[in-house]
Amino acid sequence: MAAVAQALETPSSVTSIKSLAESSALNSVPSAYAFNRNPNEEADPNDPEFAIPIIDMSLLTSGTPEQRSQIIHDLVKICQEWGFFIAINHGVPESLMKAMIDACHGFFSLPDEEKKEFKSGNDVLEMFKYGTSYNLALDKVLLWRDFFKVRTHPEFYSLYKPATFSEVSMEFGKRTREVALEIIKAISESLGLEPNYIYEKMNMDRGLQLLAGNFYPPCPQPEQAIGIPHHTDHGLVTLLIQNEMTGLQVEHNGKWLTVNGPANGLFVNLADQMQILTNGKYKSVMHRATVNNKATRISIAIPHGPSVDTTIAPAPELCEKDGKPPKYLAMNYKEYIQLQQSGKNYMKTGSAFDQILA
Ligand SMILES: O=C(O)CCC(=O)C(=O)O
Ligand SMILES: [Fe+2]
Repeated sequence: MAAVAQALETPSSVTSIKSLAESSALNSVPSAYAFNRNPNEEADPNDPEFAIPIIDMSLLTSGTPEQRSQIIHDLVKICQEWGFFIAINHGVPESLMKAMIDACHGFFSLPDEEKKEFKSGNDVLEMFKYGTSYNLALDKVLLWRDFFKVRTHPEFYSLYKPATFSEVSMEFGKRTREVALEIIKAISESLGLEPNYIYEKMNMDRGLQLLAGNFYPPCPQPEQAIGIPHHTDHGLVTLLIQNEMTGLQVEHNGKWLTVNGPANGLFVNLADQMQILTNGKYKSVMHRATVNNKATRISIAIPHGPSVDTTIAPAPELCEKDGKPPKYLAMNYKEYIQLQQSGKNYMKTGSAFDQILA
């Protein structure tokens, strides 16, 4: 009860939404968390217009040349119209995905006192960080989630609790990076560029990879709160897995669609640097995380980006081919991330694109 009362008075004193939600006195959403999420704008998942595209990764890696070309051909439309798909037969073992979710669960289950050891500043490029909401100092509405972020590439860092975390996240980071690089190669080809074009231009040998765990406890009034409001991700592509609970919504044709897909699929969304590099041809999809009143949802997002010192601009080859001038100004990736996370953009427009229009 004390925690709830305190949250109502001084939101910046909340230690975790997990503790707050577990408080038996909590049967409504404290006003600091009240968020209007427009339920009317949701898509009907049974409408064929909202059938989420699926990419069979095994046809890219071990299919016939015709099968591979067909997938690359399909990717053009998917990247233009959705900026989102579900990858199946991707080669990341189901047991590893489960072990990763369990390790995250183990971390979030630690007492708040212990998790606090992992707290740090608000720079996304820290080795790791842990917190609640997004940025307690800036947030006008608090988010119904706790999170951690760890940098897993080019140097590998790890949380040191629970004990299994390091080994599991190292293997998980490595295997998901292989999938992301395969996708990036296919996307290069889908643009009519050399297979290694994006890898080389984006200095992916030193590319940034993060492992971001989100914990969304049950919420007594899920329609009145939000896990993460609408935003786009800052990198090139993000992969995402979740436990048995849904909650991710992507924007498609002006509506919010709850992502529900084949078990063991990897959710894949294109992110801002891909939109910039393709001069707006491919879409960095707007998405958000909703909460529910039944059970805790855990999601793990694995964003992959250029190396942080890379300057990204629309690819001259594409601008020339499409006969269009560059829509975006060139910008260093690290500066872009800082601009996006400055709070000026994140909670208002959900992305930093409008800041770099040419
Ligand atoms: O929990 C989710 O499904 C979304 C997470 C997300 O968008 C993020 O961490 O950037
Ligand atoms: Fe995201």
